[in-house]
Amino acid sequence: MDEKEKNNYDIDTIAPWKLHGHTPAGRNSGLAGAGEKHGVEAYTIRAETVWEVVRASLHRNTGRLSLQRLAYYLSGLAPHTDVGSLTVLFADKRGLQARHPDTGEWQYLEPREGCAVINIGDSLRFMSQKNFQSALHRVIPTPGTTIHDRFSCAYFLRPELDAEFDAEGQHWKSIDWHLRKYKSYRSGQTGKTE
Ligand SMILES: O=C(O)CCC(=O)C(=O)O
Ligand SMILES: [Fe+2]
Repeated sequence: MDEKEKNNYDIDTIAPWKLHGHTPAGRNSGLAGAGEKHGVEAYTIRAETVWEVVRASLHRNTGRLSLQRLAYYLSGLAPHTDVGSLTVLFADKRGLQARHPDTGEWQYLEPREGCAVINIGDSLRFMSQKNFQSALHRVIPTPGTTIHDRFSCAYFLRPELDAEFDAEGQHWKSIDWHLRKYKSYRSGQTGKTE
């Protein structure tokens, strides 16, 4: 982009509050040198917009559909693998356990402030020819405690409804796989597929 075009996106003029736009070099004070006013040249964009662009650029099989769910726990959550492609999970308290694939042992995942747990779901597992594995996990109170005040915020990415993959020797449309899996959640099965 040449300077004239960049000026069309000037952060001081295109929108209020300087939430997005181009800041030309030299507008803010910076280190000067060789007779020039070197500031920082920047383009500012709202973080939400970046997330939308990232999501839109993902392959339709990975994550064009997204859902956000805020959960409050009355008791626990039965062992399961997530059904979509990727889950980004924030939780404030202990309770989430994953089963170690080799030893079969359940282990607590310690919540860490400012960090999310990233879970691979079945859809991504199948689409990666099982190079990525979806971990079996559950939510269970630590002994001697309840989890009535545990909140979690999960952001689920999943393929488009009509994206296709193979699982269990069959060809599936993503939505059919999801519906089948929801049935297994209701009936208390893990829905874990070998
Ligand atoms: O709340 C949690 O820590 C886990 C939730 C979960 O596994 C899920 O919603 O699929
Ligand atoms: Fe889950």
